[in-house]
Amino acid sequence: MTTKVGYLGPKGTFTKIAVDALFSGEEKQSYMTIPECIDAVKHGHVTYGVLPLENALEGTVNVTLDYLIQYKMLKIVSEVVVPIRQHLMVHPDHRDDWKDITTIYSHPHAIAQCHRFLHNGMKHVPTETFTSTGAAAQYVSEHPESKFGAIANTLAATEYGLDIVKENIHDFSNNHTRFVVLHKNDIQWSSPRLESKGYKTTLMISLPTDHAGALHQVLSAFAWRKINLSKIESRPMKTGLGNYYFLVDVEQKMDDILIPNTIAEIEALGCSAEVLGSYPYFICENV
Ligand SMILES: O=C(O)C(=O)Cc1ccccc1
Repeated sequence: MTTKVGYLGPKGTFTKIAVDALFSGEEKQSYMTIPECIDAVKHGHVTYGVLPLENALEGTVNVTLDYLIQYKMLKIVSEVVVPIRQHLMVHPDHRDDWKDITTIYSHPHAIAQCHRFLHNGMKHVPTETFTSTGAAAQYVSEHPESKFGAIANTLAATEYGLDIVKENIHDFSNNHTRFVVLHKNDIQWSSPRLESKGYKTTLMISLPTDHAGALHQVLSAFAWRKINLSKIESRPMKTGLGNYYFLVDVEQKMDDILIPNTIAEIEALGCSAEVLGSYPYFICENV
């Protein structure tokens, strides 16, 4: 099978920017939703799946994380952080009367990232969500008769022939999104285009409900080994109120001693720990 890379599409999404930053010659396949892309990796229709996992302003992309947890057979094999710049764009026919737009379309995270701009500058204009910023831009391009606007990136403006009428409308300049590359197996992957900035290992940990201080003990298993954590987050197990997983990002590569011993200590406490991936991470500076 030729190597195919699946991603949250259509063309012109931030996810496509992440794909272009990491991969080179492989065939690309866009999917309209995150679950569709994850299914495609699971069923072997594509070799890799690239999806947004965490945004600096909005936090975790829950759909990606929840599917990753459910389909534990998929591994994170890489991560790339991409700067996110949001722009307001319209069909060229509405370039001069863009202030009269009646609806603004985008991905929910993009709308949230531009909250102040929308609240202050476009107070009475309703927003509607799409599965991606690219899909919103495509929709606006297909409806020249309507005064619609999309919040999306410059790639989307080019791909769909839209005019950017207000640049950089995101509320905070430090707007980055972390994208992960998923694969069926725990392979060693490195980008032909970017140099890795280091390694991470992501663990999924569950605690018994009746064990007071379990989280404290789990964290101390990392602490006394001087293992640095870059993220800890809880997500519902979906088995009942109050049952949570903890997702922990460790700032180092899976090794033969430190991390396996930490896992053994966590298991000895009556908790469980699974490795969701041990992978290089990349930073995309220019988009
Ligand atoms: O909608 C997109 O373009 C995506 O790739 C998801 C997303 C949305 C908003 C910020 C970063 C990623």
